[in-house]
Amino acid sequence: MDAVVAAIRLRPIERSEIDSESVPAVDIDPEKNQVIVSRERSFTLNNVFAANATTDEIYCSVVDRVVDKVTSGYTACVMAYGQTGSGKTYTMGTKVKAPTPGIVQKALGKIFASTGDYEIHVSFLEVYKEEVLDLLAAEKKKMHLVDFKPVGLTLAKTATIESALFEMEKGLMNRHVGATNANLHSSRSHAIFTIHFSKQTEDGYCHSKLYLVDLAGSESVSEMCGDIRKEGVMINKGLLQLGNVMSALSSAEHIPYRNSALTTVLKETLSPQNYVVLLACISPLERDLAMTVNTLQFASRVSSIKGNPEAGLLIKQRMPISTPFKMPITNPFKMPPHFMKGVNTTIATPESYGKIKRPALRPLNKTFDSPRTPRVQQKKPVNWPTSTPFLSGKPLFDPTPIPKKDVCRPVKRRSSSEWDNLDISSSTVLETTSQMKIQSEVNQTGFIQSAENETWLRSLISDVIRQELKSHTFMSQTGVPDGPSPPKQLRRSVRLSKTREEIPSSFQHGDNTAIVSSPNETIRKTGLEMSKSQPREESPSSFQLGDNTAIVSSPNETIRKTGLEMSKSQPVRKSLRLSMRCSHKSKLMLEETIKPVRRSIRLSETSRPWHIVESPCNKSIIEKQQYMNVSKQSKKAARLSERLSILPKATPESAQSRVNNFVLNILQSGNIKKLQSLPTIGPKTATIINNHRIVHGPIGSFKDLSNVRGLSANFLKRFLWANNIILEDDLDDSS
Ligand SMILES: Nc1ncnc2c1ncn2[C@@H]1O[C@H](COP(=O)(O)OP(=O)(O)OP(=O)(O)O)[C@@H](O)[C@H]1O
Repeated sequence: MDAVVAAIRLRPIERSEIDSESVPAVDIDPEKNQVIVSRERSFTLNNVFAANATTDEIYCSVVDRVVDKVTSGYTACVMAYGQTGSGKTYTMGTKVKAPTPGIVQKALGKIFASTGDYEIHVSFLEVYKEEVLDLLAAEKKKMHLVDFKPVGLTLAKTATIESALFEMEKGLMNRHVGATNANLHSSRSHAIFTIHFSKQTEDGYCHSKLYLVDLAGSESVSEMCGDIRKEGVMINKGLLQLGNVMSALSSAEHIPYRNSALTTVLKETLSPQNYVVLLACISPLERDLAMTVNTLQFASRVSSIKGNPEAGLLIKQRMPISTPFKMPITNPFKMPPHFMKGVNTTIATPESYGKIKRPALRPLNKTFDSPRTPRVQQKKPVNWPTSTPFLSGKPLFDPTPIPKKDVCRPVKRRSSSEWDNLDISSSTVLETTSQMKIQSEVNQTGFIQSAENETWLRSLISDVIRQELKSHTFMSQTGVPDGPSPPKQLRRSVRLSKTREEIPSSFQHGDNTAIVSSPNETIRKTGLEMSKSQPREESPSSFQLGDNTAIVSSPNETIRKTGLEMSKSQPVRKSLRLSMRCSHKSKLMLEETIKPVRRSIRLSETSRPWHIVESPCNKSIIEKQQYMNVSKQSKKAARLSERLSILPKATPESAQSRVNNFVLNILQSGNIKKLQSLPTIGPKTATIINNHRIVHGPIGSFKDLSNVRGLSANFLKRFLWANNIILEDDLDDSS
């Protein structure tokens, strides 16, 4: 006996369908076990049942032997699969007050007729919108899945077929049912009715299960809307994952049970160690052809799965199933014992878990918290050097870690007046290496070192640094000296750009001093002139001290003034610092107001040579952006025209062939909705074309439309005319 069996059941055409325009398109050849679709394509399976076959026949042929196996200790699953309205519920009998007995009724009849010494419990759950709901619980609630099993599932103990059927009917009342286009009483959830067998053996309890599954119908959601559509999407998702699990079972890959609630719940039964019967229900109508072919393909895939249930234990040793059933039934109202007799018991619920006394937890690792074990040896303190060759008496780094709060403390903003009073001359800013550097630079200028000069120099530097700091904290953020405090929530990028502002570049001392200019301008002052066609880094730095001192110029230029000549290549900041040192009066005035410029723009400008006077560098930001946009657009336009020039010039022939290809493409690969976008194609024609493509393959040319069954004789002519199609032959003739 095969462990995995797939059977096809064709639904008969209903009376209401005979009158409608629907055409039957599926035939069964019982002798060859073949399903013939649209008289063209055939599927051969082991078990094929025609429209006149009864449920009893199907039960006896494929289900009965599986029920026998379950009563002997195996787990099995019988599930009905197919599109909506194809007869799944009818076949399974999972309908309230089913007119004819289905597989469930027949299986229960067989089980209770046999004289097995096992206890029987039934459970009933549904998977609705990817949620697992207990249909037998007094209150319908979502169940959690732990280890692929729903926690707190109600198990109803049943001793007779009547009580079992009563439980099923009770659950069916709670099942989600709705009306769809195809079925007025469509099942909107996957229903899983499970019969649990438990038997006491010498070694303990063992149990097996029979899963009877009425799947929700696969459906096309494109024509649905609202809640029905959402349900349809979830139903299709579950079915898709079921298909993936079945494919994985046949190809021995990793089985993706966890991808949907349906496959998670069925994990226990959908394995090669168990018996599986798939009852694939199909509709006879032509309009359902696409779904019918899908179902037949799925059934063929399932029938190819090779199971091996003999390898499993005949009677599986599990945790005794009776344990939860023997739990004391609470009787809070002190009911007489005979009232409590028929009360169903359930498996321990999460609430009852909480009452179980757990053993006190002990630490697993003794060495961790035990007072007897020594603590982890502390690291030896680092012996920091007390002196260095450079700074005697002071360690190079302070070994004591800096407290965090000091690091995080926000820097206090100083007011303008505070900056004026700040004594930077005694600050440590000028200490150490930078001081040495400055000293060497000063030496190069021929500056005479004396105590007086040094005091003067310090005061001068402190003034300049103060100005610089002040300008950086106030001017760079507000753009106005001593203006209101800067807005707090500046964008970081803007703030960054401003802190790296162009250094105030022109200083005036009295009438005859011009110091360091910005890269964008030409300075003319007291006979000192600099032309600036150089990159920003090579900022010229010119200084005039009194009548006879001009110091530091950029490498590319030479400044001659009163016989003093120097050539240096320095960055802007450095040149500024030098200028500060060389001016001999204390107060420096800022001539140039710093404009806040976006960093990105400034960066882009750095690569431009300064001599481009008309470049956007000298314009306002808006002008710059306009300039850049225009240049971008013109570049884009140039590129586009270049590309277009390569293209061949449009001719009526090429335009016509483009239209032809466009329409043909939709005919070949467009879905039903897309097909309907073409003139003369309505829902019915679209379905006919779609079904034709499923059965006969893609449409090669427009002329193939005349071979599509179900389309009128002059359809091709109308279609071509309405879609402005001129066939190539006709084009040739006309030319
Ligand atoms: N073999 C059959 N013989 C007679 N009537 C049938 C048969 N199969 C289905 N029907 C009828 O077809 C209709 C739809 O069947 P059913 O409700 O079982 O479809 P379904 O596949 O379960 O649909 P859904 O997935 O929407 O629940 C019902 O009215 C049912 O009585």
